[in-house]
Amino acid sequence: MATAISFENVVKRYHDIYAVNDVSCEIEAGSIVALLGPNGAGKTTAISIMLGLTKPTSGRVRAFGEDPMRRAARRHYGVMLQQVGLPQKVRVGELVDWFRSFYDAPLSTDALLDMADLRDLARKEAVKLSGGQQRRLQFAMAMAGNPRILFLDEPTTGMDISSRRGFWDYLRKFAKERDRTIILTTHHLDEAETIADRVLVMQKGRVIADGSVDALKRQAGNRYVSFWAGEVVTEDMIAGLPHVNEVRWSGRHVRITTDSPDDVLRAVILANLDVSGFEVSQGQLEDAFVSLTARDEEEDGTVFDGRRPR
Ligand SMILES: Nc1ncnc2c1ncn2[C@@H]1O[C@H](COP(=O)(O)OP(=O)(O)OP(=O)(O)O)[C@@H](O)[C@H]1O
Repeated sequence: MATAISFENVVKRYHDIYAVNDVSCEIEAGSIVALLGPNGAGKTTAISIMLGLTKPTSGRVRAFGEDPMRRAARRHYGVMLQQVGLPQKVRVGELVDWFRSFYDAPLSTDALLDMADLRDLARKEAVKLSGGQQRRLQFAMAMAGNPRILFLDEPTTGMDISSRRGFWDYLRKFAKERDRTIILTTHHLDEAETIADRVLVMQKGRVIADGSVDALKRQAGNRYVSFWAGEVVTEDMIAGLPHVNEVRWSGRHVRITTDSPDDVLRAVILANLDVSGFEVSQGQLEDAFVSLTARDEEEDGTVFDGRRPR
């Protein structure tokens, strides 16, 4: 598999702040990678370095083997950034055409309008679109040059649920059928969970976890046992079970966070508690994210899934 983006010991320092602190990783062509992390983690700086907009203090960055500060690398890029002003009085179709004119081999206007679900709005003034429709227009503009890598910064902000779903369905198909690479940031971890092949979690400029959604959930170590508790079951009875790290009650529904679901189940059965509807799960990516970033805060350690320890 070809490498789309590579970072070798990349550092970006602003005075005494390491926005990116010795990051090394490779992003395979054709993969969908979500870059996650709390505010100030270094995501925007890392993307800006990939785009060739920010020069690293030290280290080496390549996009398909070329320096992203050079135009040769950037011709592979499609970019959808968070805040983009649209010109007044220009219609949607005209704007898409204008973007197409920057490229030697652009996608057709119809294809671009279709993929952004904007065919019916082609004659509308771009500034009069709703927030979600403007995001879709930015997507069509980002796709104009038929890019090999698409950078998406919080792409679904302002989109309604059905637009979001359509957008992600389309992107997944696009990446897989055409072997395109997608690098995205989002604060909607459920979206990252649905779409990403790989998740990079950044904190304080470093990559603290790197792997598939499942691998990250496993690394986070949290497992959940949940069930419905009968009226006679008390909070103390549940809290007193072995291997219980945390208990959440929602009415009579109980969710236990544990590192050993088997031991919890065994103890519940042995204690003959009045419970029903057992479920054991690994939780959501969000749970793993919270636990990995909190753990890093405590230990200052780095967690990998074993594929690329650096
Ligand atoms: N131009 C700059 N000058 C000085 N410090 C900067 C600059 N850009 C970023 N930083 C600092 O670098 C760190 C990383 O910032 P960055 O914007 O990359 O984080 P982020 O993960 O994208 O955060 P958010 O989720 O809030 O957008 C922060 O401490 C930020 O204050």
